[in-house]
Amino acid sequence: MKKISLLGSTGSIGTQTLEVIRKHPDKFSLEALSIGKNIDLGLKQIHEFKPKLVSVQFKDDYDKLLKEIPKDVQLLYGAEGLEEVAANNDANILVNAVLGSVGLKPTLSAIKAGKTIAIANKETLVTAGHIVTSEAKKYNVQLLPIDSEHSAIFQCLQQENLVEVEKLILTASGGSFRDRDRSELKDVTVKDALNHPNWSMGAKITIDSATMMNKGLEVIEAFWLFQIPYDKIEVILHKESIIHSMVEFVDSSVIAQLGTPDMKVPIQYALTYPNRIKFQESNRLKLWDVGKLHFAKPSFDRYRCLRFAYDAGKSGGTMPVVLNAANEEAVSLFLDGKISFLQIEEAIERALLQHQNIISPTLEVIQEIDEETRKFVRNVMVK
Ligand SMILES: NC(=O)C1=CN([C@@H]2O[C@H](COP(=O)(O)OP(=O)(O)OC[C@H]3O[C@@H](n4cnc5c(N)ncnc54)[C@H](OP(=O)(O)O)[C@@H]3O)[C@@H](O)[C@H]2O)C=CC1
Ligand SMILES: CC(=O)[C@@H](O)[C@H](O)COP(=O)(O)O
Ligand SMILES: [Mn+2]
Repeated sequence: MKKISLLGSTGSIGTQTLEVIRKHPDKFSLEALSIGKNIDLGLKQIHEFKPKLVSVQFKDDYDKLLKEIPKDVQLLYGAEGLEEVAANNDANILVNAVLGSVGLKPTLSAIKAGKTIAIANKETLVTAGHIVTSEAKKYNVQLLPIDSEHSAIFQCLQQENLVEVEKLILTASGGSFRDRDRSELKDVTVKDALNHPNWSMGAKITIDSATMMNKGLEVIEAFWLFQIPYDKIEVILHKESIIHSMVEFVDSSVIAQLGTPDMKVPIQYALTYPNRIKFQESNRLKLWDVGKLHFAKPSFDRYRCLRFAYDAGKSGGTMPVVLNAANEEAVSLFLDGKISFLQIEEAIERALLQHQNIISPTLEVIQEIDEETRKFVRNVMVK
């Protein structure tokens, strides 16, 4: 029996993780979960899965929920609550499906507590990949990718030797505006941007797909997870999202992982690794129905965020912290209708240009720069 704690149970990855757990009550139990603001859904989850420990984002919701949950459920809130759910309970695996760099400290606490980390929360690795990977090594803890591309690469690399890898090839759908050129992006709406062609995901990552920042963050995520230089990490446009990613080896062979776009597959793989169990859904890949697969080289001029991410990743230090924090803040402003779509990349570029890089930042420095960058973006972008 795998005992799971889940950060971000009310989100897209969180609810799909619960679907996987629900289908296999003999294999998984849910020890602890964290909710953000969606208390109504969180309450239903508490009644269904009966976790021993729950955390909510805000004190007000804590006060409300305290009256409605069974007495034997321990309830916490805020940053401390997230860390307790991540680390301080009987779970042996943490699924980190919370959104944004708020996931960093709980991940580090879970590593110190010796939990296996199934990680969807890419912002954590982008922001502090050097700390997360070195702590995981120190505490002999495994980091299992949930992000579909990284799960694909991880699967392609089973039984393989990293020194024989020529390059990692991350596939990118191109996002909601892939058929438009830059001149057609000026007045796009939030509703248009949230219309991803292949995946149903949370709002922030859907916007990241449209700017291609998602792929940029994934390049940095791949750098840390697979410890491979940036010039060996390539991005290819593949509009069907059927090939989830590929690995080219030194002998020129390419191994790919394919499937219908369904995040429950990589979630289940991370939860059952190193084994596989039957996937209880009917939507299996039928390549004759798909017919054709398409590929193209992405342009760094069309997708400027992809260039920013490669540059920030290669510079290292606090540049990826700034990249991520500026992006989180700018996407949030866009979703709130305060800036336009193209101003997302403007905000990120301005934040990166004004920053003096700090090499090998500590956790404290990372948190300081993260906060400073968010303030900078709010100040310069919202008059
Ligand atoms: N969705 C997908 O298919 C994929 C997602 N990912 C990554 O997984 C992570 C989660 O994405 P996704 O599920 O789409 O996001 P969602 O926005 O759907 O869910 C985010 C979850 O985090 C909670 N949350 C948000 N902010 C806070 C906070 N400050 N404190 C505590 N809890 C918080 C939300 O709570 P509430 O809703 O209750 O407010 C929710 O449970 C991201 O890092 C994303 O990049 C990676 C690959 C695919
Ligand atoms: C499902 C998943 O892993 C997302 O990160 C997905 O890859 C987004 O699609 P694109 O970034 O390729 O548009
Ligand atoms: Mn992905």
